[in-house]
Amino acid sequence: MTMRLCLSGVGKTFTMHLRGGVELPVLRNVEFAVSAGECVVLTGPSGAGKSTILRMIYGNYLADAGQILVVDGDTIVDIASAPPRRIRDIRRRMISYVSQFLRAVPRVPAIDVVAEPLRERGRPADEARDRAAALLQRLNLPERLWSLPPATFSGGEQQRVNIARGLVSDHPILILDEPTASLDAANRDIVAELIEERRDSGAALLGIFHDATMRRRVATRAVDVGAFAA
Ligand SMILES: Nc1ncnc2c1ncn2[C@@H]1O[C@H](COP(=O)(O)OP(=O)(O)OP(=O)(O)O)[C@@H](O)[C@H]1O
Repeated sequence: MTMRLCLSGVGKTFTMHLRGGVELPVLRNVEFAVSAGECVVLTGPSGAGKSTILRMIYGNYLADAGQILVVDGDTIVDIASAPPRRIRDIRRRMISYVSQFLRAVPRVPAIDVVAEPLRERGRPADEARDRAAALLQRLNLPERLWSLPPATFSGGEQQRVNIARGLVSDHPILILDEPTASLDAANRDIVAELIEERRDSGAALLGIFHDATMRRRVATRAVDVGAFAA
């Protein structure tokens, strides 16, 4: 199995600058790896630091100890110490991140929100839109919504746009932060199917799924974040 992602000795303490610099230790010595074809799920109690781990991998939060290695062919990049330009490059080429909520740019139609990651990777506009349309179709987003900006969509509709955006490109690493929280059972089932397809075609997946059925279906292994409590 090809290793894609490897965390070792990772720690995170939040400093509350607006509370007189109070320190909130959350994680210490986080150790695990994710290989191609795996779907590793993070488990553990609320507040354990599951989302924090995903955000550190994507470079939204800075790890204050350890290494977060992303294996990019023959090159290995440490996200915990890479300069912002390198992190942006790794994101564009290597990592797709589906957050809990869609952060849509105002006035951009849903189909273009979904197609954007492909455009960023240099794919032609037509191809990007075709792939976006195919995914939105599969996720049952009514076609009349495709040309509208998602800002006024329902929670579940926005979440499906968000998932489509995360799955449209074939990035080797896919990070999922509760992607199905506001979906009904039928749509959850479709998302599970899409995730399984990505996993089985060799992507390395790491996610948080509060829904136990979903977890059982997609996970190849679980990592208990409670074991890394600071
Ligand atoms: N930006 C931040 N500033 C300060 N504290 C933060 C910040 N982000 C997270 N925390 C704290 O870190 C801890 C871990 O939060 P995190 O969201 O990673 O937990 P989680 O395991 O994903 O929880 P849940 O299952 O409830 O979503 C919490 O106590 C949270 O308050």
